[in-house]
Amino acid sequence: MPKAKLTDKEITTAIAKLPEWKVVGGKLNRAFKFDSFVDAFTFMTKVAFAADKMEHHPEFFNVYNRVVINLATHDVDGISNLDIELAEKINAI
Ligand SMILES: C[C@H](O)[C@H](O)[C@H]1CNC2=NC(N)=NC(=O)C2=N1
Repeated sequence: MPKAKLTDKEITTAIAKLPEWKVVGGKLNRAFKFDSFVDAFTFMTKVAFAADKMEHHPEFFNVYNRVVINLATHDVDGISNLDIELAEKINAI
């Protein structure tokens, strides 16, 4: 799928269906907390495989049982349809 930079209005519309996600520093952001480091890392591994299949890759920040994910598209210098698609896939994991 081609990458298209979303307008602020399009982001607002898309985010309405992804209430766990917000825009922080121009990126889609969500924080997760798990019971253990292994649970957190298992989740990150699942996200990594889903992302690689899309050829669209997240930013991960992990400390012990916490994971923060930021999604942006460097090719368009903003948030694209692929970030929305990946956020939906992450929500399903
Ligand atoms: C060539 C390759 O498909 C591109 O560089 C992809 C890889 N993964 C990517 N991931 C993200 N998050 N943004 C991109 O612009 C991007 N580009």
